[in-house]
Amino acid sequence: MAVADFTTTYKESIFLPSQLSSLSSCLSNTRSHVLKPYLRARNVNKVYCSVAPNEVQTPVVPQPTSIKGECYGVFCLTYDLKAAEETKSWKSLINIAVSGAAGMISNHLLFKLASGEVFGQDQPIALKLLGSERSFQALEGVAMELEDSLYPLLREVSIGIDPYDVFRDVEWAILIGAKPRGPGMERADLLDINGQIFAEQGKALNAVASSNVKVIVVGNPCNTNALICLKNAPNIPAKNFHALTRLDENRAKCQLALKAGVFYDKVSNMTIWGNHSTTQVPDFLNARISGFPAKDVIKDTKWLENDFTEIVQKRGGVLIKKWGRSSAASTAVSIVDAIRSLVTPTPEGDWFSTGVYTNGNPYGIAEDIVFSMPCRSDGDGDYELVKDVLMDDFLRERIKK
Ligand SMILES: NC(=O)C1=CN([C@@H]2O[C@H](COP(=O)(O)OP(=O)(O)OC[C@H]3O[C@@H](n4cnc5c(N)ncnc54)[C@H](OP(=O)(O)O)[C@@H]3O)[C@@H](O)[C@H]2O)C=CC1
Ligand SMILES: O=C([O-])CC(=O)C(=O)O
Repeated sequence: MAVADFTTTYKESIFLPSQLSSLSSCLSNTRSHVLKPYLRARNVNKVYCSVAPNEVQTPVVPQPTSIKGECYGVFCLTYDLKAAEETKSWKSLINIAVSGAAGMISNHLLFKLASGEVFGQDQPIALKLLGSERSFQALEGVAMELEDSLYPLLREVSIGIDPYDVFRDVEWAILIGAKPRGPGMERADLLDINGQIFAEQGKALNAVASSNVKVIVVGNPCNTNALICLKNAPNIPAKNFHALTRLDENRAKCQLALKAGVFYDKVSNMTIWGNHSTTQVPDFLNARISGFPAKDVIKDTKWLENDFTEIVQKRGGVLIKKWGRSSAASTAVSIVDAIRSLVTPTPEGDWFSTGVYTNGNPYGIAEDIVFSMPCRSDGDGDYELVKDVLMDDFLRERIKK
């Protein structure tokens, strides 16, 4: 293990040319504005870079060649993913950006991502956390908790405030950072404050993210924000942008299960049509309970048409009134569900809801908007719209409205 004193200059450090890339990365990171205060705060003035002792032979003045982006604490160590026996069967590392990383939803989500429950137990990940100047300290706190959790699959964590840095090469971008609504507000009231965030982040994704990046927009109003984001990212397929309506799907499943007196795993084929707002249409015509049409199991049509719809539409607002802030843990769970639905094959005959760009849809929904519809996936990150859904006048009218 070679030791680099971060208070010295490159010239005072002794390393081999073969080590230059890892060392220059380590050393440059020890100079970063992120790591230095962090190390100082802990009275650390030595940084350990993972290079084997037998590689250290002749004094060499290293040149800063390849430089790793900003990293955090233990995640600045270099490593060889194939070196340890358990990691040999792992897939290659993927980069995941999360904005609003110091917020409530992220505080649940990041630990789920790191644990492997989202992308799988053979998928190492790098987390790239986007915050702002006001949240930078909090981001450091989040990164410290991630360090202390010792997740084997979490190989890198970096934190930053510039989306052009944070989004570089990301394969997934989960855009949460946005002001939440308070009691008495509608989600649409947030558009003036939040819309601009998604225009900027769309531009940044367009410029630096992987060309096939998948984007999950969570910040409200998420349908409009997703549209703003994709319009600012013309080089990324519009199909890759999602507005999160999975929380609504989960809420709808829970309500149907409750009414039918079954556990919620019996409810399938649940579509949320439209926006993540009080105009959304939870579809009880196509929903199934234990494989049977929901309408055959729940005979109370009045409840289905009125109460059920309203409960799902207003669930977020009711929760804010009770808790004083918007749902966070269940939202994080629904983000996990939404991503898992894209990276694992959809069970035969079932589907999931996600807000996607309308471009040649079979349901007669206006084109060029982001609208939640029923989708299936082969598990490759992509999806297709489900074609064989039932429509009756009631559902058609509700969707139109
Ligand atoms: N689609 C869905 O199903 C759901 C969406 N949401 C939405 O997700 C978003 C995030 O919610 P949540 O994590 O609970 O919120 P938090 O307030 O806990 O965190 C939001 C983060 O967004 C950033 N932010 C950016 N601009 C602003 C601003 N003008 N005011 C305040 N914060 C800002 C802040 O980080 P920084 O300082 O780093 O910028 C903050 O840490 C909200 O818009 C909320 O409405 C919530 C639940 C469900
Ligand atoms: O209601 C809100 O503002 C937060 C949210 O989107 C939800 O809980 O569905």
